[in-house]
Amino acid sequence: MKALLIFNPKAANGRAIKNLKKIQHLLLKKGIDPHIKLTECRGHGIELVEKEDLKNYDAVLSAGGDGTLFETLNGLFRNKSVEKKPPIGIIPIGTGNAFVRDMNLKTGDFESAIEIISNGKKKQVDVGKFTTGKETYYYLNIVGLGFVSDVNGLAHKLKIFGNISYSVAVFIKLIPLHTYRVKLIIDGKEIERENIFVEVSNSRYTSNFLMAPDAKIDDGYLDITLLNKTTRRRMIAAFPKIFTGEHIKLPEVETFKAKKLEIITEKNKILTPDGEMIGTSPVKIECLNKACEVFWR
Ligand SMILES: Nc1ncnc2c1ncn2[C@@H]1O[C@H](COP(=O)(O)OP(=O)(O)OP(=O)(O)O)[C@@H](O)[C@H]1O
Repeated sequence: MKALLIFNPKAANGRAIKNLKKIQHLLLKKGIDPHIKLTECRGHGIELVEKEDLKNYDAVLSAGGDGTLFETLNGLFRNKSVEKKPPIGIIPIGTGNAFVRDMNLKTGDFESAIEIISNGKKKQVDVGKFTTGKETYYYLNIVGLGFVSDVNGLAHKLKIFGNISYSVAVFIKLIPLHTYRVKLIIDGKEIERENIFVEVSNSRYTSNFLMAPDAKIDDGYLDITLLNKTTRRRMIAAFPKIFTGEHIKLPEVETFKAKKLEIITEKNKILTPDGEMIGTSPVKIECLNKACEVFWR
């Protein structure tokens, strides 16, 4: 198998590059010939995949975190060289790697990831599509705004702590807890809330939090989780529940399934698709059912 390999050397706070030789060796051993492209800056992964002639490859591999996967996916959707997109193989060597948790893969376990790719089993998965201003992007994991964006922004600066950076960021960001008015149009039905965060999940995890326990990667729906106005004290007490998915039973949490939605906030709020900081509300989001093929366990 000939594969284009998008490799983020700076993933996992710069630790990813140490695995490059081992990954290359293992791929070759499994009969996968990788054409390696190292990303040089933010957004470079999109450009690399977009410009490549994909007729030359049987697969596109993403080595890094969820951000690298997001860039690989967006490059694939922009690429016009083939009619049918090649499957994506994910080598999780980032910090959180939330998306691969849906296939029981953990951050850093590149041996199992390469085994999965070489086994050749694939799954057609849903893709979230969102439009912010004049830009359209695609995502596999999540897009959110409000408290989840504030936490994500801070967690990026704390990545030296690895996977717990998101939990540390939650407690720091609780100090100036903000609420805002939000209007959501969910499959045509309008609701308004005094809100803390909106998360629109395609897969179940946000970092290592089980944000959307009922999300299914191929059901044609996105899972919306709203945390509405509550107190700091209740958020601290409820925090452990987000690791088990029990938070969705709390009275201040609401969940919805949607094929299409629109989020309008009184002030523009930063979006965090797959942990990246791109665009602001208002945003239109839709689920593209089984729009992409991923090597799956
Ligand atoms: N050479 C580079 N220098 C600096 N940043 C880069 C480089 N290559 C890619 N990036 C950016 O690094 C960011 C983080 O990458 P990625 O998400 O893959 O790893 P991570 O943050 O460690 O993992 P996760 O998102 O799963 O927690 C992305 O925004 C990506 O665009």
